[in-house]
Amino acid sequence: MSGAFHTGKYRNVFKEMGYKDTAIQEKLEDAWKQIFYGDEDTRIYYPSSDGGYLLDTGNLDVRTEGMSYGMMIAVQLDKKEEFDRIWKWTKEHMYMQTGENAGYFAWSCNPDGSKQSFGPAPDGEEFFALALFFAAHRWGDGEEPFNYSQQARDLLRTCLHKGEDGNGYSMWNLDNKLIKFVPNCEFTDPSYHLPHFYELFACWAYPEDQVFWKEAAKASREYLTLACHPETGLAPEYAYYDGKPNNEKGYGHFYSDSYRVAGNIGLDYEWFRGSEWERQTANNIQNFFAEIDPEDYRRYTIDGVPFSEKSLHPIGLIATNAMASLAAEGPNAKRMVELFWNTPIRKGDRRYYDNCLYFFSLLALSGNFRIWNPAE
Ligand SMILES: O[C@@H]1[C@@H](O)[C@H](O[C@@H]2CO[C@@H](O[C@@H]3CO[C@@H](O)[C@H](O)[C@H]3O)[C@H](O)[C@H]2O)OC[C@H]1O
Repeated sequence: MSGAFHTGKYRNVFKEMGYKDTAIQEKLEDAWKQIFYGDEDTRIYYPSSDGGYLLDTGNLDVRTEGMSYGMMIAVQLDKKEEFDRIWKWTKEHMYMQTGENAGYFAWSCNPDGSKQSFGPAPDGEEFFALALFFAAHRWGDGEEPFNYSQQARDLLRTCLHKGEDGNGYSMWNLDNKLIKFVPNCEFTDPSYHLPHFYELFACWAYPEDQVFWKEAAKASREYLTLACHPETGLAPEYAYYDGKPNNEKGYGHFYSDSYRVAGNIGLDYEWFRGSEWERQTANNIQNFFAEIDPEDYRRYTIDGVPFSEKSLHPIGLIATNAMASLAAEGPNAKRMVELFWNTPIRKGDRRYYDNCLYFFSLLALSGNFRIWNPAE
């Protein structure tokens, strides 16, 4: 792989901690069975005549976030049927052919396929692109829309070049190289910053876009050092380009979106040894939560002051804090993994977001969240 240092190693943190191979495998298989094919209290995946979708069970809609997460989980586990079903549904119903956002995907649809919004959410696009590259490398390209690598390259081209003809906006700010919250705004969401993805886009995007992606990886790593609080490590949901929380609409605190930052830091450290700052920040986040009973997780200011409001997704938070152990080395690294290991998947209405994060953490901590290179 050119242009990026890749560790090439995938730690099995569960195994390092003494859990048996068979128990780890069972946990993975059980998560797949329950989350994709379980009963109405656990499943979030629904095959349909036009493919298959993941339902945000809390909001009763289908989000590009969930669809792209489902594809990433499926490709990691070699589940081509589910991957193809989700991608087919996505292309058929979520893709926008016209308007200011043509070439992007509608971030929220109804389960019947009708669009709830005609705007995209860039975290979906970046996950789609990497999941598609991995699919191309694992299974080979097929007929459209399963010509995965071309779909990924075209999508990334749209993300950067949209608006050059005067219609619409790019998903990244082309000057500072930071991902936007939505294309037509100039602030960001720290949990959207995935430098470890951009390193790979720098290898596999169209040649004219590769330098941008390399610079974006650097910019996002630097950005996260501004957005995460220096002592707690906590990031707000939305933030300005200088890293300061954007609380214009109440999203300037540590809450649902923010949880992903810890997991992202863990995976960047695992894949690319992003930076020593990542190690320190993973330690800081884990130290902060080590003092708090998971039953009492809340919304926090990024300097750690709790609100009365409880966390909406405590299991997701347990999962991402554990995933940070790929980078952390402090006294709480094992404790967070142990807590996660002993936490069952979430049941009930709000299970979608928690269980997506749960699945990512399970993959990452068992050495199964891998870079799939060409011809592997
Ligand atoms: O205003 C929308 C904006 O809301 C949208 O963002 C997507 C939805 O929110 C994010 O994740 C949610 C975290 O909280 C959980 O309770 C939800 O179930 C999750 O979906 C998600 O990352 C975003 O893609 O983006 C488009 C904007 O117009």
